[in-house]
Amino acid sequence: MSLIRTSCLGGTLTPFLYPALLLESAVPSSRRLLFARRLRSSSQRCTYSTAEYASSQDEAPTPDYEHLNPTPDNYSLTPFADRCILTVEAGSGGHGCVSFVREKYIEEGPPNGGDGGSGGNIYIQAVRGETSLHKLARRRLMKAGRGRNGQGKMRGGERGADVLITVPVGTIVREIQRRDAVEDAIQAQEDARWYGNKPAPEEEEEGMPEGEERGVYRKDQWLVFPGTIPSELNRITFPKLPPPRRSHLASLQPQAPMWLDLDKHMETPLLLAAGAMGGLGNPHFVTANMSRPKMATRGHEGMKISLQLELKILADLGLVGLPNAGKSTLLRALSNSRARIGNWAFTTLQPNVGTVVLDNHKGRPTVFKRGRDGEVKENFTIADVPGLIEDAHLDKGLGLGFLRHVERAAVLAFVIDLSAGDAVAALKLLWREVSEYEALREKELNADTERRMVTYKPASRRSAQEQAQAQAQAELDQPNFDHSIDALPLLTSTTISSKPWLVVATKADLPDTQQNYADLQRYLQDVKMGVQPHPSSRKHAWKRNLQSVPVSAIRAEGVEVVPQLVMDLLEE
Ligand SMILES: Nc1nc2c(ncn2[C@@H]2O[C@H](COP(=O)(O)OP(=O)(O)OP(=O)(O)O)[C@@H](O)[C@H]2O)c(=O)[nH]1
Ligand SMILES: [Mg+2]
Repeated sequence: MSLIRTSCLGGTLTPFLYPALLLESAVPSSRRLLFARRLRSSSQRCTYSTAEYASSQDEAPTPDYEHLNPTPDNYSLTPFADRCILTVEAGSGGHGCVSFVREKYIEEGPPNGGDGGSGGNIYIQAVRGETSLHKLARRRLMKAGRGRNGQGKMRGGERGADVLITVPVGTIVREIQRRDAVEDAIQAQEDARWYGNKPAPEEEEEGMPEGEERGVYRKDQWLVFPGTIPSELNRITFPKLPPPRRSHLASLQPQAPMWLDLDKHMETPLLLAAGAMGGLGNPHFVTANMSRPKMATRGHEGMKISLQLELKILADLGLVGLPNAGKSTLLRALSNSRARIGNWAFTTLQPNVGTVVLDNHKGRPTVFKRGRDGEVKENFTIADVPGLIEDAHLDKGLGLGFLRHVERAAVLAFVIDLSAGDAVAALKLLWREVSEYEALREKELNADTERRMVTYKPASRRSAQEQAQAQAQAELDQPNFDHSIDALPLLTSTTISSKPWLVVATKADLPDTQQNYADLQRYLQDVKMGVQPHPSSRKHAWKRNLQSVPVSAIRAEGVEVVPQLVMDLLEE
């Protein structure tokens, strides 16, 4: 058995591409060999038997890398969305019950209607392993269960079912608008305190019908005994409505308007909206004058909140490269992704996020690093995004949409095709587009901040016409329910040029690429030492620990060092 293992390792210890060049790179060689051994041994299975071993002793087994050079139709498309608008609706409360004790020899029993159950709550939880918001984008509305109605014999209604929304770590949740029936009811009762049973001035303007009951006198909030005949109905005098009630859980809700930055894995869910309380059964309305009340209240309506969800961090590593550079092949070589590969530009049209598992399931991770939360990192994610072309910052090709994804990776890997001409020129072109986009974003952010700044003007100095205009504008700005997200300020993130980056030079297996790589390495060394300006020409651009690796993704050679490099940069 040990013989077989030795032979397998013999196969895995194929020297790296351009070994002489790589020796200069900053990864210590002892470490490099260690990753090579661990990664290869986990991905490459030694499936042949002892008998086969004898025959294959001279000839090392050729590993099966068919999945790295698949036919164009051999792929699986993973749906992806990095932002969405979602409306969440907490459960409404069940209605109270009107019922009376019915027993032998008790002709007119006392009331025994139960209270309605409270509605289900809405929770949110950021969890590791999720990479996209597409499931929520498709749902659009998440509704918790309604509480069941109360029943006779003092039986309370059952609570509504809760809803848990799971989102990827790095999601920002922002409130667009909310409708809270309890808040409205409190307001209406407040109005009724001031205006009695008469309509409030705004209601009068809205043209509410004369004689309609309001506030504590609203009749539509009551339920009456089913056996009540219509003539009796008119004679019933309803007591004042009890004050609107909120669930005690409501105090745990984040303050409105909500702005949550879920940038850590959450062990327990967070309450977004508590379910509404159920109505009260008829025993609550017993008074000295009315021993058998024939009414109960309806449950409150659940709170409805329209939210915008956006991924602030798309992945730990973002692959930036020209079309056809080999980004998807690199992703396949590093992870279990089945991204589409084709020998033409724009094979990838939307980001593919793959996960690189660092644990080889033998009790020892291939790369040992602790995350910000102090836990050993078991994996990291890579986003393979569509190719970038010249003038992408002017929205050419898949332009701005693509650059938005680049902004959301913690570390960037510039994927350069060594067989496609001058690698340094390709790197400079990519950086030019990225830094143009950065400048564009800065301008956009400044404009947004300016738009939100309000100039103070004392109210008395404003003319009536100005006031009317301001009010009309405010009405226009007020977004309709679950429609506009213009009211939200733009999200900010770390500028692209200050993110740590590395260069992955691919297709190093092709002939005549060695010189190209040597030139690229020299250029990067110059940038690092400050001899050459940073390719982004930005002042505080990151260049502290600049590195490059030559790889042949199609043969999975040289890619072993990438996880360690990325993990080191993630710590920066
Ligand atoms: N010889 C060689 N060919 C490679 C290597 N990596 C990728 N290729 C080939 O290059 C072509 C493009 O690869 P992709 O991975 O689809 O490139 P991409 O950068 O994802 O392309 P877009 O999605 O269009 O931006 C395919 O035919 C791959 O087989 C490599 O390391 N060596
Ligand atoms: Mg691709």
